[in-house]
Amino acid sequence: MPSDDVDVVVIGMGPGGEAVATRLAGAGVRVAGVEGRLVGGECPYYACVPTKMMVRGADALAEARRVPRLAGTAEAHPDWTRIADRIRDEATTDWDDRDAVRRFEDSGGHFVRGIGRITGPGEVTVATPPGVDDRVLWARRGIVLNPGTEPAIPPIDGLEGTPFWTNRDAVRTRAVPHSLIVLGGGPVGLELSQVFARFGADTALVEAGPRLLRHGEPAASERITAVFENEGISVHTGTSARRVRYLDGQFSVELSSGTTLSAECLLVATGRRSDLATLGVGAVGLDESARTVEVDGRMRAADGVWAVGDVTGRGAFTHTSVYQAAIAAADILGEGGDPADYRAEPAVTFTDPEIAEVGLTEARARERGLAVRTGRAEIPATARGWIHKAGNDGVITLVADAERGVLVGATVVAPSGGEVLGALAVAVHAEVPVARLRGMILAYPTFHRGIEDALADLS
Ligand SMILES: Cc1cc2nc3c(=O)[nH]c(=O)nc-3n(C[C@H](O)[C@H](O)[C@H](O)COP(=O)(O)OP(=O)(O)OC[C@H]3O[C@@H](n4cnc5c(N)ncnc54)[C@H](O)[C@@H]3O)c2cc1C
Ligand SMILES: NC(=O)c1ccc[n+]([C@@H]2O[C@H](COP(=O)([O-])OP(=O)(O)OC[C@H]3O[C@@H](n4cnc5c(N)ncnc54)[C@H](O)[C@@H]3O)[C@@H](O)[C@H]2O)c1
Repeated sequence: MPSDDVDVVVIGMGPGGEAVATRLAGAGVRVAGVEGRLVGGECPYYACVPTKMMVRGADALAEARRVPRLAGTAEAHPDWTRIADRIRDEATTDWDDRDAVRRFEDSGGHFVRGIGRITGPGEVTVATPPGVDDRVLWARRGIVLNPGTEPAIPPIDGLEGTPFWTNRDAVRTRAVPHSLIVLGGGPVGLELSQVFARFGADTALVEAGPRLLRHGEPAASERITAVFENEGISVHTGTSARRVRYLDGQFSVELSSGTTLSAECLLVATGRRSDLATLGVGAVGLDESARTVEVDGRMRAADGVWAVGDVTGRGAFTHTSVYQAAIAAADILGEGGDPADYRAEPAVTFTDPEIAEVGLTEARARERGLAVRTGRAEIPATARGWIHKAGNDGVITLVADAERGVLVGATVVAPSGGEVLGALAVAVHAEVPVARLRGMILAYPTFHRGIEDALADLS
């Protein structure tokens, strides 16, 4: 079996792995990047980028449908071909990663296609595609893990063997189904339900927990549920699929509530899972049956092993993965720097309105025993929300620690809520005193000026 000596082996070239490997290669470190599928990972090929292209198209349709309330008449005829072509040609180059591989190699990296497995301290064995010899990589300085996650498929009676979709199928579809059942009311389920519904699919969304986006602020769940129902999406919360049947091109899903739903397509968006056994982490003393790889503030998981991205269980976002990548690379290069700090980790679910969150929710702040104060502003009651009129749903919720006089969290449900969040993320990150925030001049009439109303409401 051919073998190579390198300084660092990166297993998995998702956004985090690619960033670590490229940074190290640029610094003159001999680094091998191992990828089993596509360099760049889930985000550019099956997740963030293509789904946001879908959202962009769906939002354009929704805006056209708002014209009669605001500006006259408009006709919009949905055509999924525009979305499918854009994803194939602009986002993914037909799911081809040659450009990404070339970029990495141009930075000085050594690319190996295949499935990497740790087979001993500093040793990675790569199972390569048929016709190419498997190889062993020896890492003198360390191994970086960035394997990401796979869709987690719940053990529902009858589901296995049916042609259900995950996010990967939804992104590759060339046609919008007439009807769609979505299992899972997390970010994937929400974004894709609204997209397909706006393109004409008769859509039902099923969430096992008591509310959509169950870990976020209840006010956000309420607002998005109301928006979805107004748009014709049927929302079923507090119930899960008990049995699935697929017959004559039609799914039927029996819910624990007793309701049975039928549709042409079934999208399973019930979370993600990591496969640590395939990665062989037991060889370096880590628990292969764990859900995540535990890391310290410098992304160290074991002696000579770092992990970055979704596998660390610290939020599953591209921005977190590349943030962790910078810390791991600095540690490997001996550059020091600050350890990871997630107090102001932001997240945006790209529904319309967007749901943008940073820091703690009210419930989490209370669990931590903080002296919690909350402030709220209804978007339709702000100057900009009132002017905006059609599509102005939303609410800003602020969570403050009254003892320290700073914001510890915020949730913005609003048109462009992710952009409004920017100011609040700075406030939480830099611990800007509430009194100081209240003294700011915020441009009139912007959506972010709603922050002033929510600050005034902090009680
Ligand atoms: C539908 C959807 C939409 C999303 N939208 C957003 C969004 O808008 N914004 C956002 O911030 N996040 C979003 N996310 C989350 C985002 O995709 C991930 O957080 C992001 O991809 C970072 O993941 P990662 O760096 O851990 O690696 P991943 O992107 O998961 O990539 C890991 C790579 O490792 C490879 N790999 C795994 N095991 C091995 C092995 N043993 N050997 C070799 N290679 C291996 C895999 O093939 C994969 O390419 C979305 C997720 C989904 C599912
Ligand atoms: N815009 C973004 O940043 C973005 C977009 C999509 C995904 N992501 C990230 O990707 C990850 C995966 O997202 P996701 O939405 O797949 O997972 P998730 O874990 O966030 O949500 C899955 C939901 O499915 C529900 N569920 C589980 N089993 C069920 C069942 N049998 N029937 C009905 N509901 C069931 C859970 O209660 C949960 O609410 C998340 O961490 C998310 O933050 C981010």
